[in-house]
Amino acid sequence: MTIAPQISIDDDTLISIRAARKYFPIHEGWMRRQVATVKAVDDITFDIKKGETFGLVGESGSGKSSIARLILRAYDLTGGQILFRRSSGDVVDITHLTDVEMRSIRREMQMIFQDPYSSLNPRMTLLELVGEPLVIHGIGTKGEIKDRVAELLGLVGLRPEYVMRYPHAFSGGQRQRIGIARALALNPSFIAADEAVSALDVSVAAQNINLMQDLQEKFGLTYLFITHDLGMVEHISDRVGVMYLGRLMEVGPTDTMFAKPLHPYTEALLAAVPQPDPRGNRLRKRVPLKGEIADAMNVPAGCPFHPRCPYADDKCRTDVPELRDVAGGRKVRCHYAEQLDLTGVADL
Ligand SMILES: Nc1ncnc2c1ncn2[C@@H]1O[C@H](COP(=O)(O)OP(=O)(O)OP(=O)(O)O)[C@@H](O)[C@H]1O
Repeated sequence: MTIAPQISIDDDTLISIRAARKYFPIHEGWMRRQVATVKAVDDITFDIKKGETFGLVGESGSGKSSIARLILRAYDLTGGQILFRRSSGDVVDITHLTDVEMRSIRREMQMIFQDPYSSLNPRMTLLELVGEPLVIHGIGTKGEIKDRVAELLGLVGLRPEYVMRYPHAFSGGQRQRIGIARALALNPSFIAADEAVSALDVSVAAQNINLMQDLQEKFGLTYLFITHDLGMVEHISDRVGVMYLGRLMEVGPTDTMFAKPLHPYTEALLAAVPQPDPRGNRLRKRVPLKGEIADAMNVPAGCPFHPRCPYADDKCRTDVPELRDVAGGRKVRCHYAEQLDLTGVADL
């Protein structure tokens, strides 16, 4: 295993993703000839800080889930590097670790999945579901696992006496909590939540978000929240990354980004966030983002967003903008970020 003291990451950083790429070859025909490449993640660089909630947003297919899978090494990287600070404090380059080498690191990184209905095996009891990570890692006797599962259920607000029940006996919100309990079993430092609450009613989703925030405080957890829901991101994230066609278009603190986006794509996404009207809880008319997201196999030349951008000029059609530093701990991938006076309420 590569312990990499020579690789420096900031003291407050838990995960550093550096120029990460994930390309999928697309094959066709009986000879399975490669006919195209999907650049699901293309030259992505950002850090996730210890104890923060990092929100990753962008339209469907922009590469959000692929990033989470790269961090958890469910996918191998096509290029780039991912560094992880272990609970011991050691910084590990996980980019090329084998499955065996990743095993002990995976205890510290967990994932909560989108659909609480399909992500739990219906034939397993809560004891088996929540205790499975402990069994897989050979931690504890039968009795100790049972006690730990009861404790975990208590942590997520489920009654410990439910241990012998099956998932079908629980509501969607409760099933999500079972998934959270399972994710907590090995005392991780990092949890990636991929659209974790999108399948739930608004009030149930809010309860589970609050629970996750309480657990974050209690255990010093770091979250990567992947979602389409910018309202939720604004509520829970310390920082946000905006993805488009495999590229990171903007990264920065949530409050400043929402108050003043730097990238036209961020502005367009924000304009589509429903706002309460002055009389109470009705929603403001949504301003749709014009045009379709481009085909991931045929990413436009220049800035990938240029065909949909109202501010694009010739330079945007030919030159790929770099992700560059901007004041206030922000980064943006737009040639004209400083000149554009964006507000987040534009009608594109
Ligand atoms: N295993 C795979 N093989 C081929 N292409 C893939 C694979 N996984 C993802 N892709 C493609 O990579 C791109 C990014 O997909 P990804 O699921 O990461 O996006 P996403 O932003 O998470 O989307 P969603 O919000 O719909 O979950 C898409 O074009 C997708 O079709």
